[in-house]
Amino acid sequence: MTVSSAPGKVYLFGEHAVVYGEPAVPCAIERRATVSVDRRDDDHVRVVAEDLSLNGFAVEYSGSTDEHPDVDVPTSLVEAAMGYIDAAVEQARDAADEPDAGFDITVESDIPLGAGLGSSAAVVVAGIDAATRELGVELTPQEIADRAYRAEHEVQDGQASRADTFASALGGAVRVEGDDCRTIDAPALPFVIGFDGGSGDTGELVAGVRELRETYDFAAQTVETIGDVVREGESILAEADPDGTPDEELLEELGGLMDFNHGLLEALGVSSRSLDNLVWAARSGDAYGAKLTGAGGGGCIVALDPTPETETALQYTPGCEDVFRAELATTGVQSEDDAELGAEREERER
Ligand SMILES: Nc1ncnc2c1ncn2[C@@H]1O[C@H](COP(=O)(O)OP(=O)(O)OP(=O)(O)O)[C@@H](O)[C@H]1O
Ligand SMILES: C[C@@](O)(CCO)CC(=O)[O-]
Ligand SMILES: [Mg+2]
Repeated sequence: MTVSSAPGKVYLFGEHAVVYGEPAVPCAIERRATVSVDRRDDDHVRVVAEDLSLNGFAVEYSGSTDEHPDVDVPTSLVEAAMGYIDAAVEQARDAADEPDAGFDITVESDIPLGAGLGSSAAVVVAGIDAATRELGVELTPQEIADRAYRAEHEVQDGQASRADTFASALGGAVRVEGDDCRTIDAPALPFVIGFDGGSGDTGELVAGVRELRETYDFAAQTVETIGDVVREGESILAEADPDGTPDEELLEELGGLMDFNHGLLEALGVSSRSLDNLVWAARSGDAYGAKLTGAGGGGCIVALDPTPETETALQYTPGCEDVFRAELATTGVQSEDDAELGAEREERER
């Protein structure tokens, strides 16, 4: 068995605008998806997504990728759930030049689904790494990022940037502008995440922004303005000491830009009443700044606050389902084979 994990992410700045070539700065966070892969003798793919619940369904499905899986839930739900795994399997088969390889796959994840923390990218990145290694092929994190991007691009109907998948594969803070992806130095920022328990459909939200942008010049300009906010944020980060604790001035500057970024996303129609509520709760809890993260529509906000005040404010906000601090994940995709061996050994010894 081959096991890999990959982190989710928050956007410090730039989601949505990054789809149209503006720069963005996502940061990988210590919430991971873990994918275990066993090669099969036939060409079937069986997927167990243990903690996948969509609208209250726990889904376990099996079948070859081109047949309908045999489960007692609406096909559309299963197809939505299968899409990213299928795409990862196809990328692994292609990378190993083994078009008929079959797998048993288990997905476990502590990243809430569709909530702006990049669960899809983490599953695809970890899935491609585990499945290719199971077929005896070692890809570099950059190659995995590239294949994971192609997988997300396909599932999201051609509407995806390289940001989520690159951050998940490489880890740390990254900067993405079109095809130009690089890791950047950043201090350990005090991220606080608030989760409203909801989710948004990335494909639909991206399509909504695309339509606004094509209809109104001012919407196109709003997208460009997000790019300006990101460029300003980057220049501030570039001057910060990556090894030091972020000082008040830095947090104030970055927080102010996060607030501005959230306002522009709101204007583009991708926030929601509950996300706005959490953003305002964080700000009144003394956060330096707060914004939605990821595609929006529902899900998570990210705030900057080294003190416990924002966490407390969010905890007492109606509609806030979960609050947690998120450390920057300095490691991107990684092998968990040793952890798996350790668990098997423990099991045998019991
Ligand atoms: N644990 C999991 N098991 C199986 N599939 C998962 C799992 N986590 C995520 N996925 C897949 O990813 C989809 C959610 O991806 P989507 O892009 O909509 O949201 P996200 O990546 O969490 O948020 P964002 O893209 O805004 O950061 C799920 O519908 C499912 O197909
Ligand atoms: C909304 C978006 O910018 C981020 C989703 O996490 C889409 C993408 O970059 O593919
Ligand atoms: Mg996603």
